[in-house]
Amino acid sequence: MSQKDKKVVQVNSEVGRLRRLLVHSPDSGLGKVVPSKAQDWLFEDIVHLETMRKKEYDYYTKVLMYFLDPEKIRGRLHQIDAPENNRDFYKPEKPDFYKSDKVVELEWLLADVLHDQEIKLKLIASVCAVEGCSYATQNELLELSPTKLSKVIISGTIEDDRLIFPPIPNFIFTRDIGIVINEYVLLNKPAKTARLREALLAKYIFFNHPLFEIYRNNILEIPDTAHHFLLPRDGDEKKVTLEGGDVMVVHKDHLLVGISERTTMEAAHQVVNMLFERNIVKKITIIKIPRRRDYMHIDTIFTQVKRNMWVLLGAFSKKVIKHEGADPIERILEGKEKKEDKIKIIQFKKKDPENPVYFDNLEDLLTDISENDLNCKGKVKFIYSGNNKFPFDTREQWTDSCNLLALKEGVVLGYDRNDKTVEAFREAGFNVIHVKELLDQFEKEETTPDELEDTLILIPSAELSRARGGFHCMSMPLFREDIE
Ligand SMILES: NC(=[NH2+])NCCC[C@H](N)C(=O)O
Repeated sequence: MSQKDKKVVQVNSEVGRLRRLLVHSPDSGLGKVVPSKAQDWLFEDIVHLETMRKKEYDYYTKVLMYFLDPEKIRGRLHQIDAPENNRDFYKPEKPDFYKSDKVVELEWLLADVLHDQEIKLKLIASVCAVEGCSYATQNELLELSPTKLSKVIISGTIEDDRLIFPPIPNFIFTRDIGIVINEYVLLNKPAKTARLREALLAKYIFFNHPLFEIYRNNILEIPDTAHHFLLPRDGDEKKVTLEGGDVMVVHKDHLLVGISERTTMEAAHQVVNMLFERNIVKKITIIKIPRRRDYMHIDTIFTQVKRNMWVLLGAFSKKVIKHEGADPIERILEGKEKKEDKIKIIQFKKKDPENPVYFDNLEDLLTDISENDLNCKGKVKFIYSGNNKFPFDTREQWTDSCNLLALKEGVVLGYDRNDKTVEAFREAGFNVIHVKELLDQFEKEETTPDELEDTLILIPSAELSRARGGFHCMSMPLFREDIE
């Protein structure tokens, strides 16, 4: 790694040019999800792995590589994707794997960490404890090479397709394992059992991989306090769980934390205390959204596109909240707005925590961020899921129309299936391009990532969207350039 790349971790916005991120491409465990377990494992359906990889996720990898580590891919696409190469470029265990320290694959990092015998022993013991493995299985794992072991621990499958513990199919959603806040990494505490092993692996990687060596003192964990494990099982509200989809750094001094199906009030409280105490940010806004599967994290209802532009679900907009009530379906069924369907927004400042500020809808908060944190002068623009038309608004939110990943200001990745949302982007003057066509243009040197402006890049999504997350969820940014 060159001198200029020394700084590995720094994120102080949602839209600064992305230079480094953590990802995990769909492993064989996703192909082992059975219908009876799909819901427990947080998938809406079973997926076709080959299609998901070849026709969908591989495009994501290629576009990320073109933006973040182009030397490894430019002019080589034809060769990389030639059938005789068996997709080896995308497989962490193969010598031809893309091995990028910009588009960083978790399975690859885990294998690195497992070269240390002590860590290997500790991690095998922990995984076996979490998954309740037999002593014989534990011994079998000890025999594996680091690369094999990394693969087995992630997929849950040992050779001959033998399942030894459940897969962790949601590991592709790297957003939810931790979040970079300025030069700190906040590790998560998953709400769902199906995601516990992910958090364990993330902990071992951040505390042991040489890439993060100079940041060890900057890793933040939610403290272990006695009272949460003393609570009765159904004391859900007080449980301490936090997932990265609920945390957004919108400015170096300002953090958003969602309280949702996955992140509890108690965890948000601890984050506020910890970050204020250590002077990591000056302002934290808590956004409480309904506890529902379809809104599992705040990044499922809004994400940022540019300094002065956001995409969001209209159910939480000014107009709806003032005049109509939240969800149209519930309005029809019950004839009235349900109290818990409301969004609540409260903002704390470190210097004056006793006097929080309240916002009664999302647009007011997002406008405030654009104008006051990010100094935007012009009008703040909103793109609504499904172009704000029922039933497309809720349909497209369900397939992640609001969950976009900004590669740089104004250049975002989204699913190809959200037609009305795409239409809204076009109406707002955006260029909309399919990833295949864009990669062709890159290869022919007709355009470059630097030249792109105001563009929505569409990636195929028939299989990926069944996993219930978009590209914001499928990314854990490690480094973004400053936008100011
Ligand atoms: N940041 C996000 N919105 N992540 C989406 C995670 C989706 C995953 N299937 C789950 O239910 O946990």
